[in-house]
Amino acid sequence: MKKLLTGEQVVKSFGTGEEKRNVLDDVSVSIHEGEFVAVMGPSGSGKSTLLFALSGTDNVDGGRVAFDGKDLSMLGESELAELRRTQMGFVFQQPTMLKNLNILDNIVLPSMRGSRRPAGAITARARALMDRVGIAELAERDIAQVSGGQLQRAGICRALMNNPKMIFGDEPTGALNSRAAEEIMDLLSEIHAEGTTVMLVTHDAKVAARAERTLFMRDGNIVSELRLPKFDGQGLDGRIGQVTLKMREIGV
Ligand SMILES: Nc1ncnc2c1ncn2[C@@H]1O[C@H](COP(=O)(O)OP(=O)(O)OP(=O)(O)O)[C@@H](O)[C@H]1O
Repeated sequence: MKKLLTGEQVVKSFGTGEEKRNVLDDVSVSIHEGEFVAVMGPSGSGKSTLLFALSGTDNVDGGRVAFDGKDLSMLGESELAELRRTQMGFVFQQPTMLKNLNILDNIVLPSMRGSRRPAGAITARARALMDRVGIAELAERDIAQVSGGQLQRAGICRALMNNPKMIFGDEPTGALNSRAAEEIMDLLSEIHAEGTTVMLVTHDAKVAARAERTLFMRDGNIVSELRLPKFDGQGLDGRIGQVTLKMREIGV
C-alpha cells in the first residue's frame, strides 16, 4: 500500500528560553492509504499536537511532513489551505457550528466559501450525506435543537463534503454517551471500509479497537504500537480486550 502521510523526525516545541520544550520530540510515522490508525497515550503526551502537525494545521519546528507526496512546508499558505480543504476532513470532540445557521447551512458553509462548484450541487451533496448518516430530517433545525450524536453526524457530513482522502479525528466520541459514541464509531468504520484513510486521537479503547494500528505516545514520542487485523464488524470485544491489555502493559 502506498504511503499517504509521512512524518519524518518531526519536532514541535512550545515556549521560549528556559521554558522551551519539545512536545513532539523527533517523531517519525507513516500512514498508508486506506489505513485506520488510532493514537493513544497519557494526557499531555502530544497526541493532538501530532495530529495537528501531520494535518498541516500547525507548522513544525523540525523534520518533514508529506501528504500524498507533497512536502507541506514547501506549499504556500493558499496551496496548503486548498490541500487541507479538498483532501482532508476534520472531526473534533464537538463540531464548531454557527448558532445562527441551521444544520444544513452549517454543513455547506465551508464548501460554499472556497469552491467553484454550483451552490445547488453543494447542497445536494450535503443532503445526500445527511441522508446517509441518518439526519436528513434535521436539515432545517437549529444546532441547539439536536442531540450531541446528531450534531457529530452533521460534523462528519461537513468533513466528508469534498470526499477527502483522509479523515483526522480528535476525540470524536469524547462528548457523547456510550450509545451515540458507538453509532459514530460504526459510521467512521463504514467510511474507512469504503477506502478513506482515518487517524483518530482517543483515550477510549473502544474507539482504538476499530483501528488496524494503534500508536502509543509518551512524552512526545511514539513508544509502542499495536497491530490488529482490519476490522470487519466482528469480534469487537476481543479487540477492545487487546487494546486494554496493551494500555496496561505500557501504563497508559
Ligand atoms: N499552543 C500551545 N502552547 C503551549 N503549550 C502547548 C500548546 N499546545 C499544546 N501544548 C502542550 O503540549 C503538551 C501536549 O499537548 P497535547 O494537547 O498534544 O497532548 P494530548 O496528548 O493530546 O493531551 P490530552 O489527552 O489531554 O488532550 C501539553 O503539555 C500541552 O500543555
